[in-house]
Amino acid sequence: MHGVDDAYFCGGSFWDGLGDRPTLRQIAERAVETLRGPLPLDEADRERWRGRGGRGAAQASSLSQHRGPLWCRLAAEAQAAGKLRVVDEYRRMARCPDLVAPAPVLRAEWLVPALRPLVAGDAHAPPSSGEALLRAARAEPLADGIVAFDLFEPRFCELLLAEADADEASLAPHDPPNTMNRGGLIVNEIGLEPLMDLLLRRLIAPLAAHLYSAEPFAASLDHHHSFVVAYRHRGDELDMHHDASEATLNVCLGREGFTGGGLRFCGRFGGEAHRRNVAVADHAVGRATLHLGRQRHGADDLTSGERLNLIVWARSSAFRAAAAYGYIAPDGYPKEPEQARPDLECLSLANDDDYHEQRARQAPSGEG
Ligand SMILES: O=C(O)CCC(=O)C(=O)O
Ligand SMILES: [Fe+2]
Repeated sequence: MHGVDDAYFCGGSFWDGLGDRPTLRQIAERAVETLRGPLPLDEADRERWRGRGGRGAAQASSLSQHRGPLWCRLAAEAQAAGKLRVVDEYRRMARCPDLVAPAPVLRAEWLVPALRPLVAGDAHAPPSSGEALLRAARAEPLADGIVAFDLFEPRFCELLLAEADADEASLAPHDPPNTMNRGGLIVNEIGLEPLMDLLLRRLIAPLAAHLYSAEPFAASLDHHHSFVVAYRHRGDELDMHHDASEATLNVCLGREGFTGGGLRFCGRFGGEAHRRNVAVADHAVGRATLHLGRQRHGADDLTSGERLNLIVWARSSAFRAAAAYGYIAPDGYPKEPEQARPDLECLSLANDDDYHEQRARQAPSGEG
């Protein structure tokens, strides 16, 4: 269940049998069943939580001592309190307190000169229009709805990497950034959520309102899951997928000198050309790419060095609630039948049931 439970609050068996896209009603019914019954974490779940060594692991093991209908509420409270404590501790030891301030300012010197007048500021400064932002940034259109532009100065990328490195070097347990990437960290957990809120409000939301004006969520992006992904070994790559977001901002932080690891785009989830090649964005330090969450993408092999990117999965509560209650179709539905043979680069081992069949069909010795 990619994206529904980013905090890994529920054990894996909570989602068993609920399928790919459970409705809110199904989730609520499962929650009621769970609350009525014994503690739903089975031994396998507990192992999963412990093995991941994440920030939720302590709650999971203490939970395993209790049974009864209140466990869910207590666990939620324990988890929220635990997270606040971590953020609080992190704020005290941050290398750059400005990055993790509760009421931060997007400082002009962190941004490329062209965007400073439009993006720098605090939460009270009125956001600029998406059109003005695109023009000022001289955004490069890579394909329909996919743009790339220089955003951060190298100094800002270094500051952010220094926080990520310090967190990694600390003894604090880490949750992986999402269900696909193991390397990296959730920046909201180390005090960066207010700064990411600002980035959402002053940059991502106005750009999305302009670029995706026909989408039902265009004007209502209001929260995010933000993380750093790290690719460290030659051959590290990321399988083709679409994000648990309405729109995604992906910014390369470094480290200067890596090669490979391009961001490859295919069609949109639910569309007839979903698995057709569309574009490749080459990552460069400080450069951002903005795309729809349902735009299929993946990362090519890293050929040398180390690559870390900041990813902001921007979401709309209004859109998600309307889709969950059945007032509008969830993103990418209804699915259109695929018209053309998929491109090999756009196949996903994890997400495509016909992955092996397609590869065999398109192998050089096959009928092609
Ligand atoms: O590695 C990248 O640039 C892409 C990462 C990504 O798509 C994701 O984490 O959702
Ligand atoms: Fe992604």
